[in-house]
Amino acid sequence: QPGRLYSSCFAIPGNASYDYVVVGGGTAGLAIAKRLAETASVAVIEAGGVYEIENGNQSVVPYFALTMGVLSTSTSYPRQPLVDWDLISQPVAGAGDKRIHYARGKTLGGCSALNTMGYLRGSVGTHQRWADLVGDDSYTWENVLPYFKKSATFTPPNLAKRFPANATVQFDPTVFDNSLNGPIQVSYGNWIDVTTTWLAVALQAIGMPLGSLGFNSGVLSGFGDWVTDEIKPEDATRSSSEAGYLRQAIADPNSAITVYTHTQASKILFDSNKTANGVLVNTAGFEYIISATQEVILSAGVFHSPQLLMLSGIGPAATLESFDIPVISNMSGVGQNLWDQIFFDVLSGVNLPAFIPTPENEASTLQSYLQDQEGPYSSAGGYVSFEKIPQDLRQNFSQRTQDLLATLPEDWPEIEYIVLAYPGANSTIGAVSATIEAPFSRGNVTISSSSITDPPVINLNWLSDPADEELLVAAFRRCRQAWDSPAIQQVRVGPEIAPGLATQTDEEILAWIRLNLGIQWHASSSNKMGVEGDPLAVVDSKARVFGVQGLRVVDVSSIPFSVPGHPSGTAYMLAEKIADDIKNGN
Ligand SMILES: Cc1cc2nc3c(=O)[nH]c(=O)nc-3n(C[C@H](O)[C@H](O)[C@H](O)COP(=O)(O)OP(=O)(O)OC[C@H]3O[C@@H](n4cnc5c(N)ncnc54)[C@H](O)[C@@H]3O)c2cc1C
Repeated sequence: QPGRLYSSCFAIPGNASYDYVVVGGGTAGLAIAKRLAETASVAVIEAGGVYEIENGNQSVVPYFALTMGVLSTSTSYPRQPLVDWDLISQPVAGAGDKRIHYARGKTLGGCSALNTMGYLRGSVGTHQRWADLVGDDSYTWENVLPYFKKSATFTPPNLAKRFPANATVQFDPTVFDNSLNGPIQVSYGNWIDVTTTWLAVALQAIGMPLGSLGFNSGVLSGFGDWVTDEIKPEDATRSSSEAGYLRQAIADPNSAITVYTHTQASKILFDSNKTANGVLVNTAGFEYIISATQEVILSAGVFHSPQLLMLSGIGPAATLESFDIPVISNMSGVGQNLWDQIFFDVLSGVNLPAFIPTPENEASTLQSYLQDQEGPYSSAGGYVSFEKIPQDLRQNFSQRTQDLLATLPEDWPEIEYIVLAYPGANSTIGAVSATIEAPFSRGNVTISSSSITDPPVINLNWLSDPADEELLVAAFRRCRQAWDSPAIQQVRVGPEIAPGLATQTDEEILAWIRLNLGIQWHASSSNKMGVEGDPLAVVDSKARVFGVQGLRVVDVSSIPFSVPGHPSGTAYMLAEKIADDIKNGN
């Protein structure tokens, strides 16, 4: 069957009408658009362009996912306005009043074009919690697994290319089904940093053995493994929603997808019955309307989806009225319930080589990447483990913290440990980092005006709940235990680099953590999915916005909590699932 010209799927600006209008051509947006366009006409409104053109090799080559300058959280980060939204948070009181540059993809593919490519799924218990919270059994592990399978194609590791000892990979191929031709390629990097193999052994030595299933089978806690990555194995380049879903749609002559690039939605439009029937958009100063005869699907991400709801009259009435925005639906939960998984690194020197691109090695590194799809450029890192904090450390937790942790499902890990290496001035620097997987602090997203040209106001509120302080201090002590493990003393050199051994008491550790907090860029849940009557709930279990018709929110903002692990796999699952709901008339 003949294909189509790539260009025939891109729109010329101007008023037009489609069955469905998807706002945001990001991770979830392109996935749901591709599926809906199999049977209906679909417009995708995306504020950015094509990252392969507008971000050079940075978003394409896996290695750069770890080194891209624009991913700095400092307010003096190197800007890349063609692919990043330039969002700066409000000062974070729990982190020394720092403002955080929170990278968000402004490009086809959205954050799937900037992220670190790790592909992991939540646990059986977290999906049961999701089903319970939204009163819908279609979210149990067993019922979402077909949608995870539909979104991804799995390629086992290429052991001939990964080499080092201690890099054994365990995985469970039965949780993928390649006959479905899932658009996201899930595979492994073809290079392993030798320091991470040693740090993996250290994590195993302190009680997180190598698991046998990987992180895609509904189990996460109590073990470690090499992570699966969103990498295309044939050329070792990034598999984003653009490279996967959009390109599949474009190659399908029957797909009725039309993409508006460099086009920003400024408002969702409603008829007199509060039914969404279009979107006001702007391309380079030219304003027009894209109408929807069926539904509008908001997929603008964790910060911009709540912003667009509020600018369109859906949100806390007091906020809307303060900016003279007519209230269509007074919903106190819009922009609330922001979860964020914060982390820190404990650093020490190691007597092992680290890769750093230099004029001397550039030619050979590039050659092995381009010719054989291997070497440092083919990899975006590697090894992680998850656990509940062990008894000897958790017995010091306050009763309140213990009670809060007891509300989590048995298999919901509390901490994720990630190991990495950096070239240092005197030796390679190894990092053992810890991320809270069940943060209890909640942030929020709001607006500062009635205009889309003003960015959303982001209050991260990290460490506003004391339980997070206790968890981070305990996780810090676990990172030190890993570094002190006899298993790695032969490669460790010099005293701890950061924070250094002067930092010992809980108070000293916490003070240091506050000033050195980082992000996994996993912010989530600012438009919580839930049941009607929950003051925080914004959408129901079919992602339909309460109080209006014809409008859904399908992105990480509508997931009811931060799924333990990493969210992009779940974003694809949700998009597949809601597309199916829509096609089935729900
Ligand atoms: C640096 C980084 C590293 C990460 N690492 C990982 C990882 O290793 N593994 C993992 O699973 N997750 C990771 N994440 C998180 C994960 O990528 C995101 O949670 C997920 O991709 C978000 O998907 P989304 O569909 O909710 O939003 P997005 O992918 O952000 O999509 C939203 C889209 O909407 C567009 N948009 C917004 N407003 C408008 C508007 N008004 N008009 C038109 N378009 C608009 C945006 O430009 C964007 O394309 C990382 C994220 C980042 C930034």
